[in-house]
Amino acid sequence: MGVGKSTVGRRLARRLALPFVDSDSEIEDAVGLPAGEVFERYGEQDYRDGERRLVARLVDGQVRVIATGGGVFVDPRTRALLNERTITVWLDAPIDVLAERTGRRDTRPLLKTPDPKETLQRLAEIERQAYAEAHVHVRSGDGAHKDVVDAIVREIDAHLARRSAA
Ligand SMILES: Nc1ncnc2c1ncn2[C@@H]1O[C@H](COP(=O)(O)OP(=O)(O)O)[C@@H](O)[C@H]1O
Ligand SMILES: O=C(O)C1=C[C@@H](OP(=O)(O)O)[C@@H](O)[C@H](O)C1
Ligand SMILES: [Mg+2]
Repeated sequence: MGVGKSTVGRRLARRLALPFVDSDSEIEDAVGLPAGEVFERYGEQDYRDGERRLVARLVDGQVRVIATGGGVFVDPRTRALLNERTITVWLDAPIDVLAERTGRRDTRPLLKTPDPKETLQRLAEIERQAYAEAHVHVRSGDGAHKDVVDAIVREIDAHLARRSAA
């Protein structure tokens, strides 16, 4: 959360002249409520089930950039599907950066805790192993959105070169 999937993803799509989809926005449009409210009202398990069905629809062969919500790739079945059908990018940033960025808005239900930074740290430790299964790993920090887009494009190119050499 706060690493830049939604905002960097949108810019990446623009750079690659591809359509862009954000999983949280899709859920908002489908349910007619802000994603955070859907999460709180229906609970995490139902939210994950919805995300899994959504991702299954999105990997239909049309080339696009998909920004997932932070928990999507942690679900084993969704992760397997994404790794089979897409190029997956793990965007990673130091906890301090995530805490500062997510602290600007209170839209993320999982961070409505007494110590959101500690929560981010704990989630990162639990989820890291799943994220590490992504095809490429891009570290983002204090740099601008554009720098992150550049790094993603470079890493995807390198991934495709490795894949075609294999
Ligand atoms: N590289 C970056 N540089 C500066 N601000 C960023 C960067 N990436 C994201 N942000 C800001 O951090 C906040 C959270 O970004 P967002 O794209 O919503 O993250 P995510 O979808 O991963 O939760 C937004 O205000 C966004 O503009
Ligand atoms: O990590 C998570 O489980 C979540 C991340 C959020 O998306 P962002 O990562 O885009 O903030 C959103 O899907 C929901 O609040 C749950
Ligand atoms: Mg997002």
